This record gives sequence, structure tokens and C-alpha cells, in this order.
Amino acid sequence: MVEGDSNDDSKESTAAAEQGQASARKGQLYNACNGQQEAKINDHQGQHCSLEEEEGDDGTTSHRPPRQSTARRQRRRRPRRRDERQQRHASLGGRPPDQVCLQYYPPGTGIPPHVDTHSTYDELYALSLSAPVLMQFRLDGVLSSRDNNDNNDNNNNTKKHGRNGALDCSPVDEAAGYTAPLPELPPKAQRPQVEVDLLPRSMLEMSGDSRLHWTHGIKPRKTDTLKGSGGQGTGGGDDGSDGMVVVRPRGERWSITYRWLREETPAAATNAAAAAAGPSLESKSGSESGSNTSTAADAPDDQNANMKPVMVRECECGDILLCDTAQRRRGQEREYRWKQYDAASPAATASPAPAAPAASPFTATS
Ligand SMILES: O=C(O)CCC(=O)C(=O)O
Ligand SMILES: [Fe+2]
Repeated sequence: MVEGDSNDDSKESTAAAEQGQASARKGQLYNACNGQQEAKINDHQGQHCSLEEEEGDDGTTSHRPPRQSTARRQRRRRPRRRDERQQRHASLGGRPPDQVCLQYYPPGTGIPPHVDTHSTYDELYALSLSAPVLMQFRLDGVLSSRDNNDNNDNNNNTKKHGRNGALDCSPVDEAAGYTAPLPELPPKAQRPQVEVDLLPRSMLEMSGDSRLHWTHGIKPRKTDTLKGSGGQGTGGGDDGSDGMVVVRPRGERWSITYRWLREETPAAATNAAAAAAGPSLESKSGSESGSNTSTAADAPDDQNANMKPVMVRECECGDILLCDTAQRRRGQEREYRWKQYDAASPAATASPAPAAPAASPFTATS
């Protein structure tokens, strides 16, 4: 999931799961995608994350950080992994990213657990610069049958606790998905969680489950506690770590994220729930994607009958807890503060919407 940049070889880095109690604290996070400072590479302007606010740990102990002497491991060649990566990049047709965001995290700040909007492609990347930080991943979504081929009977909209103890049966049957009650997940502390140490000059790649069904976030706190990271511990822990604990102070961190918008497709004609609920997520904010495609919402009512189908960016993962496409099909609009900004902005009616801000505690609403 995380690659060191040294000789462009990859290094996977995971750490022990941590379940933390939190104190609500908003991060002081400067986001270069806000205020229309987006590094716009082509004509697209991407929408971004739906965010969920959550409390974070507030550690106080502080020691020296461990040395980052992993160069040798980082240089290890992983050709197979690189081939897979190149294939995925090829599926994007060599397109440059639609959105590149630079974010600054002063020490102690974080980003609430969120899933980046599914309207952008599965593959997205985040380059880490300056100080390292722990990122928390948690299975907050539902793994659809598309992800669970070993489960043959989970298209029947029943709830089962399966892989990793998480709810693994979402109503991927489209018709059932419009009306099915939202699945209930185990309490947050009981959901599968993984921490990933984002080392400086490493590239985090999110795709598949980790991108679609797991939320990710960075706790706002002054230190990160790394468990079992040194190999010189005094004894083994129950969690399989070597028992060594290192408390690492947070420093200034920068990240650069790269995103690609999915291709637009006509909205499904059978989408009765969404139709009843009004214009689609995309058409509500009109040109948020930067595309010039007209939408039904842009046209006067008497023209709507003759309009082409609304074009939307569909994700087919079916996760009604985390996927904006699946939610829209249920007639369930997500509230994005940046969309309110779109609506309030005079420019929004006359010209393409301002750049969608990247994830930031300042924009987090849901
Ligand atoms: O700072 C990072 O590494 C990732 C930030 C993030 O999750 C986001 O911008 O959506
Ligand atoms: Fe994100």
C-alpha cells in the first residue's frame, strides 16, 4: 500500500491495529485545493471527499523519533508489484491526474476518517513529505459480493458477519439497494483497523477495498505510538508485535494527492428512487466536475423532457454506507460543505464551480 520512492521500489508498511479514544479537535490544516488554489492540470476539476468527523487521540509523551534507516529495504526490487501498477495506470489511459492537491499538516493536526468520493477512480495516490505520520484505516463500509466471490449467496440482502468480522453482505442487488435499510456495522472499536506508517518520500496507493470500503484518517495528536517496530523489544505482545513501543513526536508534514475522475455515463433509467429524489448529486452542483456537459438541472423545466440523460460518474461498488453513487441511487444525498460553497458562490452560476477542496477538517461535514 505504501511505496518508498527510493529507486522507485515499493515497500509495504503496516502497523498494529490501534483502537483509540479521542478528543475532538479540529486540525489546522492548510489545503492547497481550497480557495481555488488547486493545481489544475487539465480541464477537469474534481470533486473530493466526503468526510466524517471523529475524535482523535491526544498523546502527550514525547521522545526522539526512530531513525528512518530503511533504505536497504526500500531499494529491494519488487518487479511484479510494479507490473501490476503499470497495468492499472494503463487503465487510466495514461491520463494525467484531474486533481492534484497539496496539503500542509502542522504538528498535531490530522484529517478525520473519510472515504474519498467514489466519483473518482479507485486508484488514488498520496505522496508524503517531511515528517512521518500514522494513518488509520478502518473497515467502515460494507464489502459487496463483488468483493466476496467466496460467498455465493450474499446477493440476498441478508446481513452476515464474515470476513474480518465485518458486515460483508451489502444489498448489491440494485433494486433492493434502493429500499434496503442501512446495514448495521459493529461498534467502531470492533471494526477491523490497520495503521499505516506514512514515511517521508513514500507514496500511498489506495485501490480496491482499502479505497472503497475502508475509511482513512489521521488522528490530531502530538505524537504517534508505534508498536513492535524496532525488532529489539523485550518480549512478544499478544498482538504478535515484538512488544517494543516507540512514541514519535509529530512534525510538519506535507502531502500531495493525485486523483482521476471516473468517466461520465448516463444515469440509469431504472433509478426510480433517485429520480423521485430530484436531480442527481452531480447535476445539483452543475459543473462541479469541470465538464461542460449540460444537465437536466441546468435547463428550464419545459426543456427537461427533451434533455439527454443526466451524465454522472458511477461507481458500482454498491456500498450504501460509503459510496456516493450507491447513496444517490437510494435517493440519499450526501451533504458536502464544499457544495454549499458552490451554491453560495456567485461564480458558481456563471462559470465552472470552484475547485472542490480536498479533505480537510475545515470542510468536514459528514
Ligand atoms: O495526507 C494524506 O496523506 C492523505 C490525505 C487524504 O486522505 C485526502 O486528502 O483525502
Ligand atoms: Fe483521503
